[in-house]
Amino acid sequence: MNTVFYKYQGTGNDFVMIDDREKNFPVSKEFIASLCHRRFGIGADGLILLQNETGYDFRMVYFNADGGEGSMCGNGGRCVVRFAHDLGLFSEKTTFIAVDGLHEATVSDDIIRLKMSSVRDVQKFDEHDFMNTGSPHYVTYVDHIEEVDVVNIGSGIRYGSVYGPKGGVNVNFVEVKDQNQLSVRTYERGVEDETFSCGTGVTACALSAHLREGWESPIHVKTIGGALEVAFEEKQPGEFDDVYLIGPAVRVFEGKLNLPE
Ligand SMILES: N[C@@H](CCC[C@H](N)C(=O)O)C(=O)O
Repeated sequence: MNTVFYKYQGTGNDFVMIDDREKNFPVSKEFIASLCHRRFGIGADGLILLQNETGYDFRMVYFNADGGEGSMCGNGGRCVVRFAHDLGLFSEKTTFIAVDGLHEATVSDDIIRLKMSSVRDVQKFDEHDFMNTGSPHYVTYVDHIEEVDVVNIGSGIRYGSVYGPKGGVNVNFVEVKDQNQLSVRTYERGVEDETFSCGTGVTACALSAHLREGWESPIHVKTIGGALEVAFEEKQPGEFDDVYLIGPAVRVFEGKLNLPE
């Protein structure tokens, strides 16, 4: 059987997108990993199923490039909102369900404004911060971001004795560029490589910079794949609500896929 697939990217974080409202996509770790493979497949950092969900516009089901179901993906969330908009499921404002719960989003021209989960329990250490923004993130600061060996250092932390046994972590390297301006590079768990951008990672870095630098919302973040903005409110110290990830998400192409029998 054939099905149509779409490819979307949000600041260079790219996803195979499937309209699975009829729930007939054959979910298997091996099949999804083969579709995401950059030599033998379509090539992507992850795969997203858009499914029906009673009471909401849709459900987002996210898989990392290794084929395993992931925790929340911020850029994938922005891309699936663009996809739902392209399908005509809403016009300006949407609500949908993802693995971490309810999300709201708006579309204005090329910009998607995605409401992220509230953030609690930020752990501050001398050399890094740790927090869960829908996915777990390690945030560390560097002086010259372009010189960082993101893959080797990132995988060492992801599989290391502290975070490895707890399921691993995404690892973000941050350089402070100016007031309210960061540059970020991320090693992503489940892709097991550096990606061009990580939305939940960028969100974690902005909240970390607020706590360390005292900056107010919004914070601007440059990634390899483009620029994002993070807006938030801190009503109680260390408690972040109304957290928004803001930036572009676009359809790149579409094609036909042979589904396994
Ligand atoms: N690229 C994503 C993050 C995806 C989640 C992550 N790889 C994990 O499962 O830990 C983003 O934009 O947030």
